[in-house]
Amino acid sequence: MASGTGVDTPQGNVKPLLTVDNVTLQYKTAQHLVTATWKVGFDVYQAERFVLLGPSGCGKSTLLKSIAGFMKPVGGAMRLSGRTIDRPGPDRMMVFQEFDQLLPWRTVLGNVLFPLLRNKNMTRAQATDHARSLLAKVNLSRFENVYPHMLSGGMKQRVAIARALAMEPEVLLMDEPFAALDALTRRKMQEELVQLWNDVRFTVIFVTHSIEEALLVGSRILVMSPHPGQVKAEIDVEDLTFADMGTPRFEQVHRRVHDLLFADRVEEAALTKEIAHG
Ligand SMILES: Nc1ncnc2c1ncn2[C@@H]1O[C@H](COP(=O)(O)OP(=O)(O)OP(=O)(O)O)[C@@H](O)[C@H]1O
Repeated sequence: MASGTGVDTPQGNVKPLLTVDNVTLQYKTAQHLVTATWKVGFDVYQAERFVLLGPSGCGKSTLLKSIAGFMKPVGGAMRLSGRTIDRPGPDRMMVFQEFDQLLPWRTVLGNVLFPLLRNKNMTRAQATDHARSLLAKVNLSRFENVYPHMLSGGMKQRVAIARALAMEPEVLLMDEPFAALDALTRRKMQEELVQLWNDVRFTVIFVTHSIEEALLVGSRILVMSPHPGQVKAEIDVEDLTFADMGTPRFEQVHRRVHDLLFADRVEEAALTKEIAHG
């Protein structure tokens, strides 16, 4: 849970990069007031792969939107490197689930170059070198002159990841980036993301409602309750890798997370049964 005060390590007290402190998020429409998250708190540290895991509608995307600066909390606050988040900025880059997040009239290279030329103080030559180095990291060098409509879904997501990382954000925000891919491509993309992380060591907040994906991609998981989203638990899964899939230990952690996620339903069902039987 968020403390913002840091953790003690052999290297000294390490401060969190991002602090989400008691954050309540609401949507106000003409007819309704929807509470998406309720007093959510957590800390994210440099180079973590932090996963927000929870059932549909528990407010994962809303939290990410708010970290990105698109939505202000009605209670609590968020701080990135000590600064209160109150607007979007290039220090937080987002990758979405949709394949149409690229500019269709620009090539792969053009898509990665575009935000660099607009936001970074780089010459075109410097920006091109930098963009190419990122495209190489996501294995797309051969496709730099291709337009998005000629790419597969997985390739489009790799361009979106390269474009976001090229901006060297303090934190990369990924909202179910692989959910629309077929199962094989999804697994490949999960592996590639972790490989890329091994190479670049960026900080990422990754939203998913797949337990398996959370265990494979994350180093730490925040398990959220159903609507309105609250924190249920934080689970350290740093030592689980793809090689552990199918092992008793992997299954054990999977079961633990599953039970945490579905505990409410079990309690609800027990209560309904109790009421039905008087
Ligand atoms: N623009 C909006 N206006 C009103 N209510 C909204 C809006 N967007 C989301 N909500 C509501 O806020 C709650 C949280 O939604 P959110 O999309 O953040 O959940 P989620 O956990 O990301 O779900 P999913 O896994 O299905 O994407 C839901 O009850 C949803 O109906």
